[in-house]
Amino acid sequence: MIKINILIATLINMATRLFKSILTWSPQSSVSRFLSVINQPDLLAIRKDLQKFEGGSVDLHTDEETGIAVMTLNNPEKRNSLTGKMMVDMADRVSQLEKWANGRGLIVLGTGGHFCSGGDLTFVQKALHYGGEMAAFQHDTLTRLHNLPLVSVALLQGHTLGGGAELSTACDFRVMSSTARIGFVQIKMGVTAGWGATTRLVHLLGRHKALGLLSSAKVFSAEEALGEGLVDHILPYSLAQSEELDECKKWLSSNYCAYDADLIQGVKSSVVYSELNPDINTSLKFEREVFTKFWGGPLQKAALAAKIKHK
Ligand SMILES: CCC(=O)SCCNC(=O)CCNC(=O)[C@H](O)C(C)(C)COP(=O)(O)OP(=O)(O)OC[C@H]1O[C@@H](n2cnc3c(N)ncnc32)[C@H](O)[C@@H]1OP(=O)(O)O
Repeated sequence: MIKINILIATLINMATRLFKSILTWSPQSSVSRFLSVINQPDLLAIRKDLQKFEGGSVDLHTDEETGIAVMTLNNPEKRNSLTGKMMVDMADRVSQLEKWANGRGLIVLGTGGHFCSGGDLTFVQKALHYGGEMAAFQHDTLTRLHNLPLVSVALLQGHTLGGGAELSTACDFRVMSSTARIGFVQIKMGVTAGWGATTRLVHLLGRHKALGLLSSAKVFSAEEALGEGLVDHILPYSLAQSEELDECKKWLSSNYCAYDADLIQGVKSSVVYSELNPDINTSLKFEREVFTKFWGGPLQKAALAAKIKHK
């Protein structure tokens, strides 16, 4: 009987997903109402300029079966530092992820054993007149990344410096190789954080720790970063670097992506909406909207039928 209930629930769930695109509510469309901080014509013009600073790529692989996507920074000769072209690539990959109906999670990592050493200094040298535009573009992309209805993890291997450290704060969680290092070294390079890290660090760790990280330029070991609350998990020392992505996928899947994609997207969108909306009544209204989509639905019925014990 329980098996039949689960089968019926699964079929109804599949049908619901099929019609999801024509339903009026979707987590991303509801949250994106808050994201039009920077106007689109400006972003299009900046994108054209950034595109001219070539080198590297940002690639995306989505796995429909697990619901886990992997976004890879690809500029290993320069420790995956970001060129203008890579910034545009990343914006496009985030747009792809915003439309991914079956997604649960996202892992961001770099190729060649390093996460990201910040802005590509060759690009930075040529774009010294262009800071405001570049920051606006990165703010748009990394805010959209931060607010994706997926649980996101930055897998920090090797060095994560400057803009790379900023990128890591746009993910929900940070998993670190035992030998990796992370530092907000911008101040040492004569600038302040410009890709959103100040704002996100204050939310994440509070003003005291944010100020410490950003004003010291200290480069932290994995243990130190864990102590600061900057990272959430350190991978076992015994793992080869090539095994770390699989281990990170396991960590993400078993901890935060074990349930139905719609539920995970509902949870993440509610959290983002609440963070963005200071008015408690509006935030509670959104929570109710999400909640009532699931209440009495096939997932809840299947869970009730299974007589689950939470021991
Ligand atoms: C937007 C604001 C910001 O992001 S401020 C932060 C800017 N980033 C930096 O200042 C990083 C400077 N680089 C470093 O500290 C080191 O290269 C790090 C990342 C620690 C890696 O050291 P290590 O593993 O010994 O390699 P290496 O120094 O030999 O570097 C290998 C090649 O990569 C290059 N590289 C590295 N980082 C960048 C970067 N951000 N932009 C451009 N190129 C970079 C190095 O120059 C080196 O190139 P080459 O082999 O000498 O041709």
